[in-house]
Amino acid sequence: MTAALVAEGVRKSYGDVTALEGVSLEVATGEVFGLVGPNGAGKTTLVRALTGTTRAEGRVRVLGADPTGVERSRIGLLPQSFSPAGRLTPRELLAQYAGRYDAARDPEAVLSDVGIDGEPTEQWYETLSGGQKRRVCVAIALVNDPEVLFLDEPTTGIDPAGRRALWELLEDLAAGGTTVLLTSHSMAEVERLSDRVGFLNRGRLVAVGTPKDLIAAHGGRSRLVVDTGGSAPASEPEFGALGDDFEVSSRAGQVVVEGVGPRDIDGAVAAFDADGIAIESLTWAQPDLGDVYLELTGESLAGDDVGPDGGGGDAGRAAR
Ligand SMILES: Nc1ncnc2c1ncn2[C@@H]1O[C@H](COP(=O)(O)OP(=O)(O)OP(=O)(O)O)[C@@H](O)[C@H]1O
Repeated sequence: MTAALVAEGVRKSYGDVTALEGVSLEVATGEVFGLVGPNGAGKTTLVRALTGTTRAEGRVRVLGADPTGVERSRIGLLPQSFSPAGRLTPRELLAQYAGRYDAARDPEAVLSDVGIDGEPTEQWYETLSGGQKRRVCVAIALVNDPEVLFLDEPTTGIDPAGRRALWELLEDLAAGGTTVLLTSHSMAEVERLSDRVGFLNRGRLVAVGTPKDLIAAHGGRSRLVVDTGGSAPASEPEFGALGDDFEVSSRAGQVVVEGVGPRDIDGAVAAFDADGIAIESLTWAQPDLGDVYLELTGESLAGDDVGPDGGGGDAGRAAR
């Protein structure tokens, strides 16, 4: 399939700061590509290079052309910081942006798609809540029914229900063939939505793959995290009976046994009993994209930034 987006050796410096150190990637038509990485990794700069909103060295192609030469109506962009006119209502804003295109979607329908209807459609933008504002911004990026959609942290500030509603909307768009480049700090979001994920770190693309392949390559093994209520031994328990396939570590009132599959849980619990270690609570977690993030960037995540299960892996990470 033709690539909708191509970056070849893209470099960008701001004075002494190198934001991108030669990034190459291709996003296929109809693909949802998630771009992740720590603050300052270069995600926004790459989005800006791909949309032609900043000049960068290297080669960039959007729908087969230089981004500055692509018809505007074919591209949707939600920048990370975007503030439309504060004293217009969502309805007026959407009408205003729709008017910039020869053909645009019905503003009312787009607002409804992002969950803005009723009273908020008639309020000044500046009086909306942070999450409502962000939804309106997503609607503005969608009003021209773009073939390629760039979303720079689209769900920041949106509550969990709104976030899920937007995920469903993006899934519908993807099913309809829209190409999406998404940046996010939420691994749950990226793992759920993306066909492939690219990890940027210090201006370099350090890994690209499907969530499944990345987790298999960098996520580590499934693990049992046992809260011992402070009764964990100073030295790591051996659990000889468990066999050599398991890796045990203990820290801060937790013992983590890596390599525990669902069928090993009973044996592991018995090994704790045999060693006289009290179990206050236990969590079994499969590796997720949050573990990949930690492995590739060296930085841990918190709260809703972890994988789709909401963070069993986070406990595991804390104990590593
Ligand atoms: N306009 C600018 N002027 C100077 N430096 C900039 C500018 N824009 C970005 N940078 C620097 O380039 C680097 C990459 O920034 P960028 O915004 O692309 O990172 P990011 O991965 O999007 O970060 P975040 O997750 O915080 O949004 C950072 O060191 C940043 O300080």
